[in-house]
Amino acid sequence: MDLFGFDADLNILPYDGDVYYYGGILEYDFAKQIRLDLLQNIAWKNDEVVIHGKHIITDRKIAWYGDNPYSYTYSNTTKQAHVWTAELLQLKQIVEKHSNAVFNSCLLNLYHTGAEGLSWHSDNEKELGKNSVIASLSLGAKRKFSFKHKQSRETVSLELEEGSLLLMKGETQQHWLHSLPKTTKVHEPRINLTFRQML
Ligand SMILES: O=C(O)CCC(=O)C(=O)O
Ligand SMILES: [Fe+2]
Repeated sequence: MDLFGFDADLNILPYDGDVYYYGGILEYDFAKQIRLDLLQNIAWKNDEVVIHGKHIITDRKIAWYGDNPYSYTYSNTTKQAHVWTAELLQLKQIVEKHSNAVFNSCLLNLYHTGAEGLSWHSDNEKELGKNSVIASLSLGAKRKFSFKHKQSRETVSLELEEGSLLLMKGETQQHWLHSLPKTTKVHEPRINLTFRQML
């Protein structure tokens, strides 16, 4: 299924999870200014993962921020969070207002072009509470984002536009994978911020 219009009250997933797309929540000029600011001032680093014993450095860049210097483990590597910048705190406030939830950390991803993406995964690490809310804010290039059910393999896809907010709640991470497919059509960078609730 592909979704074109959006309705923030409508659950995008047909069963076993709750995902809501709010469309753009940031003013055009503000989104542009904050995107340039984040490109400059975030401590971007290529991600390092260990898969089947192999050490891999990704082209995509990431950074972790939070209330405290939390450590977080995935793909067999442990990362340390930086403490919030003023811009991130401002975005956190806006996102919290729209999502009616409180977040204590954020993972930022920087995809330089459509040649970079994120393969199928769910954010079900033990540091995240069971059924905790994840709020995903997108800046820059519009990209396709997909969900795939772990048993039925049914997929649901939508386009995430600049300044848009996507909420993943309930049992979503238990039953669905998500991915950001690579594409040859996009040549501009995209920044994604996933605000999270760490235990
Ligand atoms: O870039 C995105 O939209 C998704 C990021 C994501 O799924 C993650 O960081 O876990
Ligand atoms: Fe994710």
